[in-house]
Amino acid sequence: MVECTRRIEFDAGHRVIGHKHKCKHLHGHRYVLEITASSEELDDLGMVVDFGELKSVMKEWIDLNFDHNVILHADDENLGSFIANYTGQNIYYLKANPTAENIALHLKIDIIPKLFIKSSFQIIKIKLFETPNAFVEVM
Ligand SMILES: Nc1nc2c(c(=O)[nH]1)N=C([C@H](O)[C@H](O)COP(=O)(O)OP(=O)(O)OP(=O)(O)O)CN2
Repeated sequence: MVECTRRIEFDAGHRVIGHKHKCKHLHGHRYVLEITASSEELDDLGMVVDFGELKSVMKEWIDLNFDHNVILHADDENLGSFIANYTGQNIYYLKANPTAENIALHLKIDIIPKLFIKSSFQIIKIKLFETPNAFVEVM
């Protein structure tokens, strides 16, 4: 088996409802997403998947939904509506708190399978850095 990983960066705001310290406040991160594909065999060019394809497919979705946006818990709709009314942006809501864990799980379970449905490779892992020092992995 061979693995192939592409790194994609984006900026987003969030807050963690119920957090006892500073993360309850609305704040932003330069998130770093690493998406890893694997396959038993390489294609005719000698690739698991072209790094460019991983980037373009994933980045198109990220740019439309997460980049320069705010990711909130669906329970945080009052805040989301206030921001949306003021800025006109389309707030991205999760069913759970927008922790790094929940954002990564949402991408791996709900989004990525649809984006790469016809592919010859599998997305086996994603790693999401919320800060340069803190990250989660979903296999
Ligand atoms: N398991 C998790 N813990 C925390 C999350 C999370 O998503 N999953 N999120 C936060 C906050 O959003 C916070 O912004 C990041 O945490 P922290 O490492 O405390 O951030 P710092 O700015 O202090 O990082 P430095 O590298 O020290 O500047 C909290 N916990």
